[in-house]
Amino acid sequence: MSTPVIQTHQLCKSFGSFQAVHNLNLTVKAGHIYGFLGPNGAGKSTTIRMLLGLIRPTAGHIEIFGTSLQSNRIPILRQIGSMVEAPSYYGHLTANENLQVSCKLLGLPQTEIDRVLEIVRLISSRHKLVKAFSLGMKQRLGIAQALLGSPKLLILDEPTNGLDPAGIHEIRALIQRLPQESDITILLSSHLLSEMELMASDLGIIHQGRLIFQGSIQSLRDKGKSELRLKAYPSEKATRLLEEIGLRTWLRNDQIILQNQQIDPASINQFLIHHHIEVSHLSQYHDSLEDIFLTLTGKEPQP
Ligand SMILES: Nc1ncnc2c1ncn2[C@@H]1O[C@H](COP(=O)(O)OP(=O)(O)OP(=O)(O)O)[C@@H](O)[C@H]1O
Repeated sequence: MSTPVIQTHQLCKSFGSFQAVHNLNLTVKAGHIYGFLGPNGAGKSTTIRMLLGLIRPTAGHIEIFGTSLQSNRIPILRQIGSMVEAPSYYGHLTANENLQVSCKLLGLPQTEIDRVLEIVRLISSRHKLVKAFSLGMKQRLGIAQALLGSPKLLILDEPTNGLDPAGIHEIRALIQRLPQESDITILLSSHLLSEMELMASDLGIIHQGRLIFQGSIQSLRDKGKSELRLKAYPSEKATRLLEEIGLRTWLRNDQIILQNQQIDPASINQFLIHHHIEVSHLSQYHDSLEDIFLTLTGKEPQP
C-alpha cells in the first residue's frame, strides 16, 4: 500500500484545560476525497489548522507526504493548497487581477492564472469584478487560488458553507473531478453527512474531539442495522417455524422482525407459504447513513 498523504499519530490539542482534539489517528490515502465530518464544535477546524501548521499540536505528530510536518514545514506546506475560512479578495479587482496578486506573492508565473481559472470554470468571468460574483463563484475563485502552484494536497474547510443548492452543486462537481483531472488528494470538512455522501470516497467522523469512525462510505453503511419485517398468520406458528430453521425472531407490535441476518425475503416468503402461513406484509429496512451517524454521535434517530 502506498504511503498515506496525511497520517496523524495520537494528535491532541488543548486550549487551556479544554481538550478540543483527543488522540486523533487520521489516514488520508493518495488520490482519495476524504470527508472530515462532525457536528459543530467537534474539532474539525482545530485539526485542519494543525495540519496546515497554523497552530501547534499539544501532543502527537503529523506526517504529510510521508514526512514529519514539524521538521519539514516549509517544503510540505508548499505542496498544500487550502481554503480554511471564507476566502478574502479585493472586491474592486477582477478575478484575474486577484490571482495576479496571489501569483506575485507566491512567486508563481502568471500562466498559472489561466490554468486554475479553467479548472474552476471561471475563465469566461475572469475580467468581472469580484464584488459582482455570486457566493458560489467566490468559493470557486477561492479554490482556484488554492490550486495555484499545482499542490498535491487540497484542504478545504466547509467549502459549501452558506451556498444555495446551485452553488453547492457547482462546488461538488468541481471537487469530484479534481482528483482525476489534477492528480490531487482532497480533505474537506463538513457537518453535513448528505453532502459528504455525494462527494467523499472515505470518511472520518469526529465527535467531541475523538475520531469515532474512519473508513469507506460502504463500511459505514455496513454498521447500520437491517431488518426483515413480516406480518404472518397465525403468527405464533410462523415464529416457531422460523426459529426451527435457526432464525432469531422478535415481535414488534404485530410484526415479526428478523434482524441483521443474511436472509433472502423471497425464500422466507416461499417457506412460510409452503407451511400454510398467510403472509400479508413483508418488507426490508436498512438504517440510512444519517441514522448511523446519529447513533454514532449519541443522538437517537427518529423512528
Ligand atoms: N482558540 C481557541 N480557544 C479556545 N477554544 C477553542 C479555540 N478554538 C477552538 N476552540 C474550541 O474547540 C472546540 C472545537 O472547535 P472547532 O472550531 O475545531 O470545531 P469544528 O468542528 O470546526 O466546528 P464548526 O463546524 O462549528 O466550525 C470548540 O468547543 C471550540 O469552542
